[in-house]
Amino acid sequence: MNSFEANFDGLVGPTHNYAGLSIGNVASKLSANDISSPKSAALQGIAKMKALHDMGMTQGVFAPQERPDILSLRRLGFSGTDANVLEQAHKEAPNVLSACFSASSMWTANSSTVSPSGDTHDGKIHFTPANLTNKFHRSLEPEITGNILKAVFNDEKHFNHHLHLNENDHFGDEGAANHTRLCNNYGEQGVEIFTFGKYAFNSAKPAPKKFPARQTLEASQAVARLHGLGDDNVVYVQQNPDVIDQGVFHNDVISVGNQNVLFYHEQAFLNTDKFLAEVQSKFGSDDVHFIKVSTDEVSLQDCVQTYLFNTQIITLNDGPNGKEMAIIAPKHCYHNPKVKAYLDRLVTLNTPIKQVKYFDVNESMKNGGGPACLRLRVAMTENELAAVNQNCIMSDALYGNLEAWINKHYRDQLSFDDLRDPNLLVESRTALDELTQLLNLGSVYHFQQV
Ligand SMILES: N=C(N)NCCC[C@H](NC(=O)CCC(=O)O)C(=O)O
Repeated sequence: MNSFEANFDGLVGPTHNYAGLSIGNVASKLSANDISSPKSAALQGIAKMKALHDMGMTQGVFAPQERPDILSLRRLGFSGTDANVLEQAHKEAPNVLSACFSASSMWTANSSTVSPSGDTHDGKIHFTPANLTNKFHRSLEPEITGNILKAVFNDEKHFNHHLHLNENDHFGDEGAANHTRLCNNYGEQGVEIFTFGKYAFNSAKPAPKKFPARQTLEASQAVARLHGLGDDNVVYVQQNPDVIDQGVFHNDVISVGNQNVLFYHEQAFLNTDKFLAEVQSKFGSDDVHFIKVSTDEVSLQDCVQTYLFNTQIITLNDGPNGKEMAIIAPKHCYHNPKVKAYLDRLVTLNTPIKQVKYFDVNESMKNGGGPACLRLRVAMTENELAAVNQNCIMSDALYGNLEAWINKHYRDQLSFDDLRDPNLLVESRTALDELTQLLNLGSVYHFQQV
């Protein structure tokens, strides 16, 4: 049966803003308090989705979270009408207010970890929402993420949904941003690579000193257990703590894999040789390409600024003449001479990567999210795809509907002071209510359940 990879991109929500909430994420801090454009951000996002659809890829749409998160603000002691809650929080706890408005769920690579049916004990696709405990604004996401996942992958015959891990730093889990999978064909058993930043229960082990390690080994192990993965198709590797301290807050900022290709920076991992040997042995064939970028070719700083590794590697063809892949890169890579020169050379080398396509996702990049952060990968078979909520699959018609929906509901600009405006809350709820009808999601948000 045919199998392929679908990408579910996070639709940018109507309250996208720059609040400087993510310590350890250089771009988020640099953009703090800049004026954002929710409309441009959402249009840039759907333009990328449409382009991948036009390239013949299966492209999905993942709805945003309900923001502002009024329930969290009330839980933290703000009271009265919704307008009172916003006004009080604006005056007394501006950081908490921004956090409860964050559109961070656009980065669906962090929404969950997905194991395809070829790897799991029961032959179903498994989903575990990420608890995102390391950042308050992101820790608000897992419950609604779970609701949306169940509304999109709504068939128990094919899909197995787990509760997010316990909400504690020991089990800090950032989802697919620290998880990649190598395989020959998407439908066959592959090797799942879990990258972690620290050991939760052993402080004698290496760990970053300046910035937080968001993903623990213990969290990764728990996800692998829940998904019923066998030891022979899992590899755990620690990310080099020094690169976390230089702004590489997720592994997908320093490495990316697809099928038989692992593209990584030489400083990405600890004990790289041992790691690659284990991947090679579990992959079970010599037809695997480890594409290493050295510091001389591209510095770590250039990687962090351009997101060279926060690119998507997609398979365009997989026929008798071998695999042909393309890199989906942010335009920042095009504008950096060293990175552009590297990519120009890469497509001439003896690897499956033959094309690079550049996209403008600047509104997302300014918060530290590149093309790969914006998408959740779900490898699946034709039968599994048929069981997915079809309203969430990109088509020319859905693109047109989403474009009209964004133009109708989204603001051109947003700054911190706009967050206290109760009209923004009403606009956001009106938009999301309409979206749930467009995507046939049912009542996934709290405001729809009262
Ligand atoms: N690499 C991956 N997969 N995802 C990128 C996530 C970016 C996100 N930025 C933010 O949440 C910034 C929000 C703000 O500052 O307003 C984060 O740090 O969690």
